[in-house]
Amino acid sequence: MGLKRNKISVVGAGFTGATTALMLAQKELGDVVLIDIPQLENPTKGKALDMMEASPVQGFDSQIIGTSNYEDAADSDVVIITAGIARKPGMSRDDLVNTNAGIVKSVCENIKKYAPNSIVIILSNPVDAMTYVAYNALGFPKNRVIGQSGVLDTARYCTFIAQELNVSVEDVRGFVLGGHGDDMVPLVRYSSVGGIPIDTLISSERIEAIVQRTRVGGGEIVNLLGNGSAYYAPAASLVQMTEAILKDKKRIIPVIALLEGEYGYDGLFMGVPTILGGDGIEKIFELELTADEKLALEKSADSVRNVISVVTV
Ligand SMILES: NC(=O)C1=CN([C@@H]2O[C@H](COP(=O)(O)OP(=O)(O)OC[C@H]3O[C@@H](n4cnc5c(N)ncnc54)[C@H](O)[C@@H]3O)[C@@H](O)[C@H]2O)C=CC1
Ligand SMILES: O=C([O-])CC(=O)C(=O)O
Repeated sequence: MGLKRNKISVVGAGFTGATTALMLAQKELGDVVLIDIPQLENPTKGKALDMMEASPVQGFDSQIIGTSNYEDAADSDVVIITAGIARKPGMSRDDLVNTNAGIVKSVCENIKKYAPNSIVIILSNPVDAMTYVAYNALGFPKNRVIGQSGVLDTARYCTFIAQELNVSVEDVRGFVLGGHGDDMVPLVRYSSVGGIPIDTLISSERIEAIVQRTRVGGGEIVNLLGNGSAYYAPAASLVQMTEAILKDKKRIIPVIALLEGEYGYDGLFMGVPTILGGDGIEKIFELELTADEKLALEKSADSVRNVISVVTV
């Protein structure tokens, strides 16, 4: 027996799911199973075949299949959930809650059956609440149920900082704490370029503008697209998380995790800095926060609690 390739299933073959599948294959992180509903089986197969036909040009050997049959996802190492509806201009992520809760729950029942040892990454919105729904439906240990928000929110924040200073994005470090909503908490105190704290380089007014733009970064794209939400940066974020897990990189990445006492919250799912590796969330870092940062986090936690409280599934 030779070595086995990793298997990654992506549920939801829409904008984020399809983009994620292609990016995963381009990085040869494993073979990819792209899953959507039976009514969309042919378009899903078509997307997968189209991607495969890019492989000779781009030189990747990952296999990509499209399906609506969860048996094809059997024994996946990582399952990524992008299934659900996306918001349109004028909507908040929270408006999607009960439609997507039903979808995420049914998807998780299949994952539990066919890929019981997988690590599951949730993207569907409102993602803090959907991670809670997935955790309950899966019954997996908390380290294997991970929501995506912090990589994307941090990526937006770092993009704006790099643009402000006209420096390489590679040298920008920072992260965003809290729920994936308009009151998320970009942590200015922990943000730097090439090790230099940003508040020594950028005025407080400009920093505030960057923080505010980050908070509504998803909405900015929704308004520009007109008929859906962001997918390139979200897909890239999912791929970074998947890579950290499959290569056991132990990267320090903000993700949505179940908090059990950390930051003073118990039973809440919210974005926090973690070590992401082969066991999923291997550690949560608990940082000292100033009174203002604590207040901002409390506001964000309240928003997450409110949306979780209306989940009916
Ligand atoms: N957490 C985050 O940072 C982000 C979250 N999102 C969320 O991700 C979700 C997907 O976004 P897009 O891909 O742009 O939407 P999309 O509409 O392009 O794709 C969603 C796909 O899910 C499929 N689907 C629906 N029910 C399903 C089921 N039961 N099983 C399998 N597939 C099912 C649909 O047929 C569709 O193909 C949305 O809820 C969006 O709000 C998107 C970007 C970032
Ligand atoms: O804004 C949305 O609805 C999609 C999303 O979560 C994001 O792009 O941050």
